[in-house]
Amino acid sequence: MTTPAAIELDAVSKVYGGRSDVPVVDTVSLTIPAGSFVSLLGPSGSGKSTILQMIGGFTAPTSGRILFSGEDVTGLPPERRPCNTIFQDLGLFPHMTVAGNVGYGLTLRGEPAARRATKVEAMLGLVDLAGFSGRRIHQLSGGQRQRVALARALVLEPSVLLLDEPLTGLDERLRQQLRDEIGRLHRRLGATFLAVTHNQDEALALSDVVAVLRAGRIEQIGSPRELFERPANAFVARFVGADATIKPQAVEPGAESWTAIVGDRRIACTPPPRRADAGGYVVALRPERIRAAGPGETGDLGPVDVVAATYKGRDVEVETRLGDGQTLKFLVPVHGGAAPPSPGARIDLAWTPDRALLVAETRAAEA
Ligand SMILES: Nc1ncnc2c1ncn2[C@@H]1O[C@H](COP(=O)(O)OP(=O)(O)OP(=O)(O)O)[C@@H](O)[C@H]1O
Repeated sequence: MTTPAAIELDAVSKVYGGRSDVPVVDTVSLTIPAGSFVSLLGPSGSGKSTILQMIGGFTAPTSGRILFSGEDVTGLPPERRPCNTIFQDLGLFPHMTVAGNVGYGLTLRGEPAARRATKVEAMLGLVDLAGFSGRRIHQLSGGQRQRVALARALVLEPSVLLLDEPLTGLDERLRQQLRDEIGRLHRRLGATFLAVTHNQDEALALSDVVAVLRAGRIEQIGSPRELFERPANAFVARFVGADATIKPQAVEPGAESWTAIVGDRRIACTPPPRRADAGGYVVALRPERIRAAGPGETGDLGPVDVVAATYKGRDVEVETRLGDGQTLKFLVPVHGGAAPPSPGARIDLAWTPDRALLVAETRAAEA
């Protein structure tokens, strides 16, 4: 049996007034299964928030349909959709107490006071804010506010929760903590979560499915693993961290493996998921999987000139120049045992796994 879709976008487009012919969301179709955690990932301005706003009912699509559990909700106002949205600014009432904020929607629904109090307490326990009910919002830290916003949305037991950049503006430690918490809440509640983010770590860690957006169009939809192992093109590869890219002089197709020719080296690559158009192909590698070949070892690529080595906290980023002038950067862990090569050195590069990813540079038809 297939799981019914919680949300479906059917060829949804959005053109904002005044920018007549440039859709910020361009014929997006997307199916979000009930109970899943889906993230919309993309750079600033790619249309992520606009999609969320259209699903929430805060802005109308210019064309296309939005369905909730098979029912067309395109024309319905937000309050008639079975979903709740947590906006970037959280929208908490600063002078109300935590309990007042969390119970607000229940009050509007006319829930009796005693039942409301029980539900609010239970929800505050769930987000680790038991004992905070009497506090005012301005007396809370950023992370605590975020959890109040989560509690306020979740206490209404929506079947769909929409999250717009839920972890933006928090420090790294709190981001991780809250990220884990959102993941736990999702598993515990069984509701459908749809989050918008420009942070790939966040999207990959939390989601069952990630849709990568560029300029209002979906570049690829897949599990984090699929995006990692089979990025559809160079944009997706770079966005999920395979951002050490090399433009080969030529490629030779093969059944199991393709060959990319760079200088006098032949690089074994996975076959590209999509055929390239005029943009050609790039070899995409993860900077942390590249290393300097040892003395006497012939690497996968080389020789290259080391032009800079920059300390980046956990790693040293080594910038190299290929014979044809292309730049390639890789990372050497500070505590990994091997010293990073010095500027001026001429080295070979090697990488794991043996085969590199070969991807089309630009959007192209399916292979
Ligand atoms: N109300 C509006 N009127 C006109 N243009 C808008 C409006 N809202 C957004 N846009 C434009 O639509 C495009 C997509 O914006 P959107 O906020 O959906 O992108 P995003 O991917 O969520 O970006 P960010 O990560 O910066 O929030 C941008 O070019 C933006 O300037």
